[in-house]
Amino acid sequence: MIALGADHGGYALKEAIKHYLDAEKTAYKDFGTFDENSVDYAPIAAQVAHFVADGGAELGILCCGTGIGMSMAANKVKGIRAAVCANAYCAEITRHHNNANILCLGGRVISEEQAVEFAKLFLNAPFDGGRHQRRVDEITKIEQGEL
Ligand SMILES: O=C(CO)[C@H](O)[C@H](O)[C@H](O)COP(=O)(O)O
Repeated sequence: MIALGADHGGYALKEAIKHYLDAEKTAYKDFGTFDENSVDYAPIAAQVAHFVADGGAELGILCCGTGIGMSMAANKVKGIRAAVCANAYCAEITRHHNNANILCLGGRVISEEQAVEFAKLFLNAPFDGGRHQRRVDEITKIEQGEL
């Protein structure tokens, strides 16, 4: 299960990614928004982030104008490692190295084609573990007030 969310700035990217997931027969839950009318990103980021953190979805994708607001909001939820990616390398490596569980994309930064490409890379890349597990554990320690 993949959790999806967008504000008006990311709506078109979310719809493009949905078409890709439909073609792949990959299950997703769409937390909106459902049109291009202006809407605030933080409440949508919160819904997707809590759903992922609670185990409702393995991974999430959030889209806004830049991806930045969505990532800031999602990263406030414990257990979330949301990564803003504007190129293919980052979209893939953030799974391998950071075990990112939410990909954030910007509809005013990348094209719909790039969004699908980055989503595909993100959703199919595994976490490498090893030295990267230690570093992710250190991020978790910050979250828990231990670092
Ligand atoms: O949070 C953002 C910027 O980091 C998002 O890109 C929003 O989509 C953007 O701020 C929305 O801007 P608008 O002028 O209200 O369309």
